[in-house]
Amino acid sequence: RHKDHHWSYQDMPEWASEFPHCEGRMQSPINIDTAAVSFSAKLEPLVLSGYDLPPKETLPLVNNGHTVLLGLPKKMTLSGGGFPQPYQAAQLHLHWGSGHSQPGSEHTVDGHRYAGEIHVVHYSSRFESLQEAASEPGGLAVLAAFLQVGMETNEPYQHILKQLRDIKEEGEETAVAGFDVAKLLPDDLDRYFRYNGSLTTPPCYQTVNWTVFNQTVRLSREQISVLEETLHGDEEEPIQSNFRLLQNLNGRSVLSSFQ
Ligand SMILES: NS(=O)(=O)c1c(F)c(F)c(SCCc2ccc(C(=O)O)cc2)c(F)c1NC1CCCCCCC1
Ligand SMILES: [Zn+2]
Repeated sequence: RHKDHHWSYQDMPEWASEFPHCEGRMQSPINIDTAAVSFSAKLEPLVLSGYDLPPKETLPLVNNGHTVLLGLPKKMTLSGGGFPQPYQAAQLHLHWGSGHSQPGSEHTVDGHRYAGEIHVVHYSSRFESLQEAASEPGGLAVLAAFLQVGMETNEPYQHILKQLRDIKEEGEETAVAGFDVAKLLPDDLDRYFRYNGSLTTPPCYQTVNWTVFNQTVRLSREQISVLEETLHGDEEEPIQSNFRLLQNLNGRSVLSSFQ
């Protein structure tokens, strides 16, 4: 895998010196102040198609030093949701905290940070590739759901979590048999927040149509701990608290599909 720039979550203030978009005015993540969101009837239910992948189809699972990335086939498409055109899946990855007291979601809701967050990254069908779409306005649509600690093991997440020990080191890769990727998201896809923002990592392109689900996903405490304690990035450092600091709204409005 190409060596991405030397940036880390420890040198966030320096990101803008190498990646100028990171000091733009439409950055992510943000705090969602539920008292200030506006309902929009245009925000129809999301439609996921092709997410139920047959087991014979294998997906690459990569430790890229910043998160765990699951590569997704572009036949998985996202439509509805008030999107101007359909989007095609590219990858999903996770953000998490460090140990029992430090949660690691990227977005917060009314100042509350959740244990973790899943991002399913899609690119607009107007473009040939993720790389081309990533720098174009409206090029990306990311579905975000919060991970919370619950009482039960979340079996769909085991497809990813049980393989983390095989990719402990940066650059390591393994294969995951196809499964229904929609099961990694909440059951209720109709209630979500929507705003325009950016990638939460360099190059911070301001090209992301964000959808943040209202309903959370529950994983067991052990599953969250596996996520927090297994992967290592640069110099054997554990990958922990891989979330960006909250960014200003700068006058942007956050919409909701529900009242
Ligand atoms: N929350 S997010 O969507 O902004 C995001 C992060 F916060 C991320 F932290 C990441 S991982 C860090 C960026 C990266 C590094 C290496 C490689 C590789 O070796 O292929 C790929 C990406 C990460 F991959 C993503 N998503 C990527 C952003 C970088 C590439 C542009 C388009 C895909 C979305
Ligand atoms: Zn992300």
